[in-house]
Amino acid sequence: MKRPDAPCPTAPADAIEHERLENVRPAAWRNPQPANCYGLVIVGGGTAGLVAAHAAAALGARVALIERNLLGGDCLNVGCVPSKAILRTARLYAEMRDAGQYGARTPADVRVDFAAAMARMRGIRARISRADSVRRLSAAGVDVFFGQARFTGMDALSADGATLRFKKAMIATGSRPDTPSIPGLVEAGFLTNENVFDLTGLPRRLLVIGGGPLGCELAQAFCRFGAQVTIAQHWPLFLPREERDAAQLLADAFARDGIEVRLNTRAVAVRVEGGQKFVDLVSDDYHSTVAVDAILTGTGRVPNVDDLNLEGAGVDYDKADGIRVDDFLRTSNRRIYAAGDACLAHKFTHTADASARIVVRNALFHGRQRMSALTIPWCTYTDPAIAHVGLYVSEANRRNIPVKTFTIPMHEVDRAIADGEETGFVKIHVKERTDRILGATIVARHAGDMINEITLAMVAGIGLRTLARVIHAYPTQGEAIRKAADAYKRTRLTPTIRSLLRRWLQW
Ligand SMILES: Cc1cc2nc3c(=O)[nH]c(=O)nc-3n(C[C@H](O)[C@H](O)[C@H](O)COP(=O)(O)OP(=O)(O)OC[C@H]3O[C@@H](n4cnc5c(N)ncnc54)[C@H](O)[C@@H]3O)c2cc1C
Ligand SMILES: NC(=O)c1ccc[n+]([C@@H]2O[C@H](COP(=O)([O-])OP(=O)(O)OC[C@H]3O[C@@H](n4cnc5c(N)ncnc54)[C@H](O)[C@@H]3O)[C@@H](O)[C@H]2O)c1
Repeated sequence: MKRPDAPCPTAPADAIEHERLENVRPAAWRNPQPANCYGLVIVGGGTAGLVAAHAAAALGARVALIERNLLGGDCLNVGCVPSKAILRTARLYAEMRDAGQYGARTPADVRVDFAAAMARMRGIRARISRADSVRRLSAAGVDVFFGQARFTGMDALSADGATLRFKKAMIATGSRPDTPSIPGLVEAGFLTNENVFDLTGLPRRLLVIGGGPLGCELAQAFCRFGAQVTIAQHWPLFLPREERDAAQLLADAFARDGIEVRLNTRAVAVRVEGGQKFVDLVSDDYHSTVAVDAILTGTGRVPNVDDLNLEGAGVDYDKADGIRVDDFLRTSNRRIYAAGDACLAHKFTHTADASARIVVRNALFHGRQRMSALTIPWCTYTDPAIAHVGLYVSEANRRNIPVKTFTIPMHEVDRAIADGEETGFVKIHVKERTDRILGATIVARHAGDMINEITLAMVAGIGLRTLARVIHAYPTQGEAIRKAADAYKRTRLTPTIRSLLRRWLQW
């Protein structure tokens, strides 16, 4: 898909949108005169590009950043920020409808104001855009160029007619939505993360194709806004990477919300008749057709490696996997590094951020920081949310690592009971006969916050024995982690120790 050099259209063009665009692509911006040679030129002004630019400039490097569209990239403009903002409003509607469960009365007339929810989202996005603004970058001493970047050799790039020479460069061009090859889909028109946040009216019936994090989060949000949502996922469970019981809890939650769940299902054809979109679905031998007003695809990402003349710069890449990098994030051209979605399998904002920091150290200071040394958590912000860090049991089994798992259901955690948020569990895997944490999965309303404690423990080499000694404020849902650690401690009570203790206490 050819990308425009001009910023994507956004709707509606109101004062709030104007504020965001003035931050991330000011209308009156003029590209500066390039320096003779930059210490670091960064291609792409998403999370990875911005983090690297600020870090390198703060350390005193001469830095240029080239962005063809909007600073802030996917996360700010069409990803994390707008999705999390609308998820919050959607949750509020779900809670209003379930008010009876909280000892409150459901308001007589819960009418969803979708336009207001989207306006709130745009306000939040505009506010957060200040942190990603061209003003901040310039104030930090970064030369910002808007335009499509293209390598013109092993140590030079062009953008908007200017040539930028570099000692080191970083490719942080991100990724774009994959378009599934379903006959009739393109002709019928469909939504992706690039235009769904421009909606001002709620589609009455929505088909979501793809049950990864994007499809799951947005299917639940649109359902809670009152759309009749069907979600088709071609694996037997949502979030196929996650533990089966976690994914099953999510499927159950979707069914409770009223989402029509179609697992093991592929969309095979789309046609438009009488203004409606008819989508043929196939699940094993079962064929069916759904009639909808809109289709949203969330079927994965394609790295942005086109139109960069990577061949001319001697940078190896793969159209599906992106820029090829080694563990130090170096490409096949020793002057050029890559970070973020353009080169990583884990496509998250926090990995874009962490990889950009590694590039700054390795490229500018001959550092030897390895990407493989990072411990990377992630979270899908459905309700309940599903977070994970480290090894899955299946991975540990494949690697012949013996595992012992400690599981605490959220319905045994006082705060979760008080909050009416009992769905889920904390599951911590340790290496058998040790307290060394190998990984964890948390399914809970606040799983994304809770997983950080496990990640900290893993990075710092803190085992379950120590976590059992950490006082957790009562009542918090995070206590589930201490309970799992207590369960570990109880396994240390061997029959001999037990009988010694009994004798001591009877004395
Ligand atoms: C709907 C959605 C929700 C998400 N939610 C989360 C979440 O909750 N948590 C999370 O961690 N992650 C989330 N993500 C993933 C996250 O948005 C990405 O992993 C992150 O934005 C990647 O950052 P990046 O800097 O690598 O790339 P991007 O943000 O894609 O930035 C790349 C930039 O490079 C520019 N560019 C590309 N080619 C060129 C070129 N030739 N010349 C100049 N500029 C160029 C692009 O215009 C873009 O601005 C979500 C993604 C989506 C789609
Ligand atoms: N909370 C978060 O961190 C968050 C939220 C949203 C998106 N993201 C990121 O954005 C990226 C995109 O997410 P995504 O969910 O689009 O990608 P994904 O690859 O994670 O999931 C896509 C899913 O769609 C399914 N699928 C593919 N083609 C299909 C078809 N024709 N019919 C039915 N199902 C099909 C796949 O089986 C897969 O489960 C990911 O890299 C993700 O990390 C992250």
